[in-house]
Amino acid sequence: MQALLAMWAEKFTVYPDGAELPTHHDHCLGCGPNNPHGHHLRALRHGDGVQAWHTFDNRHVGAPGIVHGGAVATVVDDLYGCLLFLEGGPAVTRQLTIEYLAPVLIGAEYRLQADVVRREGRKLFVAARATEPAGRAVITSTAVFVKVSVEHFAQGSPPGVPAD
Ligand SMILES: CCCCCCCCCC(=O)SCCNC(=O)CCNC(=O)[C@H](O)C(C)(C)COP(=O)(O)OP(=O)(O)OC[C@H]1O[C@@H](n2cnc3c(N)ncnc32)[C@H](O)[C@@H]1OP(=O)(O)O
Repeated sequence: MQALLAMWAEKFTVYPDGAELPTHHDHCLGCGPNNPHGHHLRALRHGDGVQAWHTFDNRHVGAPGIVHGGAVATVVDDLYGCLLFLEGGPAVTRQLTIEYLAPVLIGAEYRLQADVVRREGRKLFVAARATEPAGRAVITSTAVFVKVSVEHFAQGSPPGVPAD
């Protein structure tokens, strides 16, 4: 776990516009390439924010043909987690809201965008949206993240339990 956290700290660095951002770790539900249940999200720096193109598959179905709302929230939450790489240090979700404006469809590609709206002490107020190729928004979101030290994540690895 300590090695993972040390490696993770190095990910909070400067990324040029358009650069692909790192994953949180290999088994992250949002972006980890080795999580068989995961979304395998890939995020890019886009100006001062992040963007991603994402297609949900049948592992994340809710109503037939429609993505489960919790799966949508997972991906949005993780996209905010990628935005943190531009903020220079970790934070965690304290509040997450999603407005489901239209069904998110299995097999359809969406553009996701997330940005920091404002900073206040340890708090980051962020916002995101997912849009169809034609530009219609299917979800909008806001969230409050609270900055924490890297040591915050050591709570997730009690003795004898693998971190990933
Ligand atoms: C790169 C790192 C990302 C890692 C992977 C990303 C994956 C995607 C993101 C996630 O899934 S994160 C995991 C889910 N979230 C958590 O597990 C967080 C669980 N909650 C906590 O651990 C604590 O509640 C937390 C560290 C967030 C805050 O506890 P603290 O005791 O440190 O702070 P406190 O409760 O005093 O609140 C801090 C500030 O936020 C404010 N606050 C709290 N809730 C708020 C709210 N809803 N709206 C606005 N402000 C709020 C609160 O008033 C206060 O303001 P002030 O500093 O000005 O006094």
